[in-house]
Amino acid sequence: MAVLPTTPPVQLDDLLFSWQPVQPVLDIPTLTITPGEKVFLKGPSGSGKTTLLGLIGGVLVPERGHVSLLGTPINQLSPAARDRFRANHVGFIFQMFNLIPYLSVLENVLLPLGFSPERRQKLAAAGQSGNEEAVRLLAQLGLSDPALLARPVTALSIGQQQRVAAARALIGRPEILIADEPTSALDSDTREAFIRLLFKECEAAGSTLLFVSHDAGLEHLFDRSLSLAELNHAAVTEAAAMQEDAVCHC
Ligand SMILES: Nc1ncnc2c1ncn2[C@@H]1O[C@H](COP(=O)(O)OP(=O)(O)OP(=O)(O)O)[C@@H](O)[C@H]1O
Repeated sequence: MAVLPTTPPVQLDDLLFSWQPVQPVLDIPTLTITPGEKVFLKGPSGSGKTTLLGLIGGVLVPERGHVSLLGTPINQLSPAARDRFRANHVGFIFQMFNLIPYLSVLENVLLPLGFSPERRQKLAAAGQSGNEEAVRLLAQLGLSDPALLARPVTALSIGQQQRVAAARALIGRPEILIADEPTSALDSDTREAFIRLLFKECEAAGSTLLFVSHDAGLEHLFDRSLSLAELNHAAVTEAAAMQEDAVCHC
């Protein structure tokens, strides 16, 4: 089991973000995620879950407020420094996996190491090569057939591709793992088994997990469940405005 640091992996303060002028999608006074936590984030379609993950991952920049990852205020970094920070410290599992179709399974899993000196150093410090760790992770996630490794990733089933995407996010033990509905294409038994494997690897690496899903049946597996509607004052304001309208028109 990894030794956990004390600095929050994710700290949001006074966060405001709009896609359109003066129509905030997110207005979040504060959110702290503690080291090693496994957090389930829920909210209706269109409520801003993916937008929030983009802000936490440093892909988007808020118009106001602070996004601090591992004590680093990432929205104050230059775009290039933000990209480097993300590559070193954040693993993403996307809903559509975003695997590179012309690369093999092994090449896809190894990809983040090419962008991240820190992930390479962590493996080197543990005496592991990238290849060894990729093979270990894939086996842990249920892809142990060596014949699969050289296969183009597009020759795999959806469930197998999802495991490749998880191994790619986990390689080099990033401190933060962000998963955006990675199980939506799977049946419920496979979903739960996949999440348990993901937890096991996160615990071994000391990674903090932020997992977005519509599937309320998965919520009980996590340390904490966050409702975006409760966190987000923009949504509350919208609901309140609708209520006010209803009162006015009676
Ligand atoms: N690139 C974009 N440009 C403009 N508006 C956007 C963009 N991406 C999202 N939005 C808008 O922001 C709001 C939140 O979208 P977002 O994708 O974050 O929601 P979500 O909760 O992740 O939805 P879902 O569960 O359906 O994936 C929606 O109203 C959406 O139309």
